[in-house]
Amino acid sequence: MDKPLIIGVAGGSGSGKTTVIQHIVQHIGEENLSLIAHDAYYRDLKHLSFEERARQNFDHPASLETELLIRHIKALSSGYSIDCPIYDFANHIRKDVALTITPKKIILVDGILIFYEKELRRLMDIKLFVDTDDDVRLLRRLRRDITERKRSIEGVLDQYEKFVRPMHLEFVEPTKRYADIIIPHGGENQVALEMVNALIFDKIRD
Ligand SMILES: Nc1ncnc2c1ncn2[C@@H]1O[C@H](COP(=O)(O)OP(=O)(O)O)[C@@H](O)[C@H]1O
Ligand SMILES: O=c1ccn([C@@H]2O[C@H](COP(=O)(O)O)[C@@H](O)[C@H]2O)c(=O)[nH]1
Repeated sequence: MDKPLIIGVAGGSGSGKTTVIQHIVQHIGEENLSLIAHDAYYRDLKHLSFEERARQNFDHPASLETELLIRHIKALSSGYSIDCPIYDFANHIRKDVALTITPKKIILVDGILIFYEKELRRLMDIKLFVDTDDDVRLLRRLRRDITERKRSIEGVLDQYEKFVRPMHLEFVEPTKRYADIIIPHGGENQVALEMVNALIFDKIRD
């Protein structure tokens, strides 16, 4: 098999990365894609109590095991399957089981901090940054974290003020300059999504 095309989708929390990826999956086909989320590589905090885990800064680059993600992308690129960790956002721990991901024509990686480390960035052939206003991202995150990640309104707002916003300004937003394409308004930007899908389709056509 030829070396896969590696695409990175970055952007702040709640910007619409997952939504953009769903569009790419629909258009390009799941059978052509190895999907990996940097989120799955949060360091395992089982040694801490739940209360201590909930107080951690999950928006700092050090909270993620990026070195393992890099090894996994290199393995997939070389034609090997990987055992991707599965992360439990409600309890802030890594599950005991893993998800086997097989090599495909395209590796699609997403996460708030995937452009932060040079070694990871340099593996990517196409870098997309989903750019959505901060107030919209906060509203989306509030809804999502309460329904899907079992958080309280106060918990989401405290975490946003203490960690999410300052880390976004320090570590996430500055990586926008590494993007090849910046997608304003995320998942609702049909024009940008059609352009991205056409570009990917063109690159994998043989
Ligand atoms: N264009 C949109 N309009 C309304 N809600 C959206 C839109 N894009 C995303 N969302 C919602 O916002 C939340 C965060 O979007 P998501 O794609 O998961 O962002 P990210 O992966 O960047 O954190 C999800 O609940 C999603 O359904
Ligand atoms: O245990 C955890 C781990 C991460 N988070 C938050 O998740 C977001 C990143 O996920 P998105 O899907 O891009 O929103 C990050 O901002 C962390 O704060 C968490 O709350 N708990």
